[in-house]
Amino acid sequence: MAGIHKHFQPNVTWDPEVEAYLRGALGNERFEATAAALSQPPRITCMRVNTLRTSTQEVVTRARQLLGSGWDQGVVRVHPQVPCAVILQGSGPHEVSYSAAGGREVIISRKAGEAVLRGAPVFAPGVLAVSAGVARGDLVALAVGREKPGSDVPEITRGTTLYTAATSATGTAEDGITDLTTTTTTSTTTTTTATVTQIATATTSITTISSTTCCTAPVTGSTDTPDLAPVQVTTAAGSDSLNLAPGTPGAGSHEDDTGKGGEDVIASLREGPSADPEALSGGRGRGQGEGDKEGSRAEAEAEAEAEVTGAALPDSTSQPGRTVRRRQALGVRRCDARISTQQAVAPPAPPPSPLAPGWTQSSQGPLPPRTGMYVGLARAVMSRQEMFRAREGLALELVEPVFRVPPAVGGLPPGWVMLQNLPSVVAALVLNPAPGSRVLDMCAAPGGKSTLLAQIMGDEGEIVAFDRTHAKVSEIVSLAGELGVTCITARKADAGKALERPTGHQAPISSAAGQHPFQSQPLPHSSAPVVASEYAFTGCDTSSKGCEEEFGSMSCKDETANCKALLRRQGEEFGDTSAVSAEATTATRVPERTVMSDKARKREERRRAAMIQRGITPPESRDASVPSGPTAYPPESFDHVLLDAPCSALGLRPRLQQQSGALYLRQCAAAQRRLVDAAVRLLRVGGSLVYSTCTINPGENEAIVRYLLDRYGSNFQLVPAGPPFLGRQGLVGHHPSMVEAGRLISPAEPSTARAEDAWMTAAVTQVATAAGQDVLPVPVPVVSEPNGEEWLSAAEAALVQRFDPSDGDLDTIGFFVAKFVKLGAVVG
Ligand SMILES: C[S@@+](CC[C@H](N)C(=O)[O-])C[C@H]1O[C@@H](n2cnc3c(N)ncnc32)[C@H](O)[C@@H]1O
Repeated sequence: MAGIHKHFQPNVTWDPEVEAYLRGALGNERFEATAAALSQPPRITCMRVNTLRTSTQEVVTRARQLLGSGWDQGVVRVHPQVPCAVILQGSGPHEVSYSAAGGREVIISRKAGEAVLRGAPVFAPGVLAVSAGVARGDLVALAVGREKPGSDVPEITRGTTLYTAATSATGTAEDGITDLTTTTTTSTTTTTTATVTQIATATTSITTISSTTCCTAPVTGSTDTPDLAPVQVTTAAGSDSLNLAPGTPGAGSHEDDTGKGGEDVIASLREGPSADPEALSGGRGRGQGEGDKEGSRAEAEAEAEAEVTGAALPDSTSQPGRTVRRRQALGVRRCDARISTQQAVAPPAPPPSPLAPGWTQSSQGPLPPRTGMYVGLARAVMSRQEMFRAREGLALELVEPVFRVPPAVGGLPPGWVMLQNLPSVVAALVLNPAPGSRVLDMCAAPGGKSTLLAQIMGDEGEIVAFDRTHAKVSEIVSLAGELGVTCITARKADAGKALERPTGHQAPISSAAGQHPFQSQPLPHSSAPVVASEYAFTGCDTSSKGCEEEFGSMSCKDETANCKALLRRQGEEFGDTSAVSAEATTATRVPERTVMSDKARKREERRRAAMIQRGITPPESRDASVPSGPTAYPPESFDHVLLDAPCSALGLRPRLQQQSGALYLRQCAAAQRRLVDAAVRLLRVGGSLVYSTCTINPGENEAIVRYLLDRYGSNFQLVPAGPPFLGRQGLVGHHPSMVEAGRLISPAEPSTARAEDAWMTAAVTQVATAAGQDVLPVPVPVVSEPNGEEWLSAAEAALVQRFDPSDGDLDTIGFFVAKFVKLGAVVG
């Protein structure tokens, strides 16, 4: 008789091509250790102390006071090499007995599950399925539902009822295992009658479902039946409509339609409903007009935010009579949009009789076992009905989590700390701008590193912080306000187009020493604070918002027209328009512009009016919090550049499902090369550039360093990416198969160090330990195959930092940091 396993042991599968690639890159042993580490959260939580507001010691003292009984004071400590980082030491995985749940179970989304593993409670939008009859105060076993392969759409529809005969389930005394899965319900699953009409026109498609009956949960004595009212759904164009009965698969989905998936949920920890912007960053384009994209992304971001953080949904697909975007309502996205639409209208499969061992009967049909996916014993704060009806709020709190995190963050005064992964703190420290510097943070939202750079600069100088969407730029502004930082200028801009050129200038991107058409001028250092007080932080519960290094992950299993279109849009989101047109390689002047187009503003007004009509208080206007100003600068405008690049996020943990495909990884690298091309020009001669990612993929790390050195090496030097030095060295040689751009480049001399490496290694070691000596005379190495995946020489590898998630002593997310100094102007 199968039941709930008290061991947390998720079986995370990878895209086969990505797995083969990573096994080739890391070796089998290291890949397996890394993959295992990625499926679990780091045991440490890092609080970066805002030294503009308080001191590290003050934070340690207050955090220890907040610990409460049962916690050793030693679980709060200052990091020995990073004085502004206070570490909270957690533990796990612990074995949990689920007997007390009495057979009751709640299944939550993958993202909500990952948040739980990092210490967060569960908010209503993250709940997918609940045992019939669950009432407030009940103990339940908490399991995580998987997503459909290659998509973010959960396999279990939100609103599903589990028929687990809660009242009769019993725990097995000997091992604490409670059988939740084999008791076959005697209730009758009602049928769903759906009439589907799909009308496709050139610009719209209409799907109508007239649902006469919905899945009900006729458990004897239970009053909790799902909502039956239909949901009116319209497309973004306003002409598609879909009547969905809640309970119809897809009708209640609150899954993130932006396809983020790259969220590091650290900032949702213990913060209650506070939003973690970084958990929400990395939204992708969805193939609509620019105006439409803005609105729909914002809504989708709100949905994803609600799922992980409990923030109020500005839109709902589960509220009767609501009109929402068709894609949102269906949870439709990307390659599987068409498939999802069809699946969404299909009636649940009839229950087999009898159920296979370990399976659970549900209103969606039989569900497979969730072995290894249980994340703790929780107490219901809402009843089953409330969990599905609520569009915000705490649904479940953890009583016995599989991973324990010291409860010290939430009670700290606002603006004292922000949760930030340790390697991210390191990346900003490595750039180390002096007070008064002019810094460009090319991809800045939600502002974790920008605000730390400001802190390092004593809030003196100017940090121009770019990101791609209004919503994200608002996050930077709000975080800066919360932390009391005034030297950040946040703007909506495509960093890949941030290089200003004279009108009509069509220079190809090339690298050569010598003069460039723009005379390098002494840098004007702005001292005017740009983030004005009206953006100041107004609440206290967002004090820990902002985990970083977020970007969505997606995968396309094939290269159908749909997928290509998706990748193209994704490229746009990356700022990589190379897939769209040749303009990508011809930088053009980006005109100064207002932050919101008339069309976008009107749409925003309509959206807000509709929200007010529905009794929802709209959030503060996005327009109000995004300052306007230049989005492009002449070459050599900045003393320092941080390129914390959008990436595949393959270093984030925990990940209970790995969805990225190989094509996506290559797309990431292409986007990063484009951003590098802009970065090298915007930096002044003598200035420094830090390149960082939160992925373990060498194609986005060492290969990008190789690209920069090969292309711009006569004007750029790789220098030690420290202090502090916490990570491992980079990868040497090249990938055995050299897979790039869809072709297999024949292998592969062995990954050995180059001839000059011996003396260089010695020199590097010497320099790396000498604090303050930043520039090293690294000879520019051999030119690599431009499309191949060549990595680093041993000497170069010693200069970068690769944070390996399987490095148990460090126990961080996967991350990469490299630093360069510009020696000469880049022409073109
Ligand atoms: C890794 S996250 C940045 C995290 C941030 N540096 C921090 O520490 O808080 C990458 C960011 O790049 C942004 N992005 C992607 N493409 C961009 C582009 N072409 N221009 C500017 N920002 C971009 C994404 O929106 C995302 O917020």
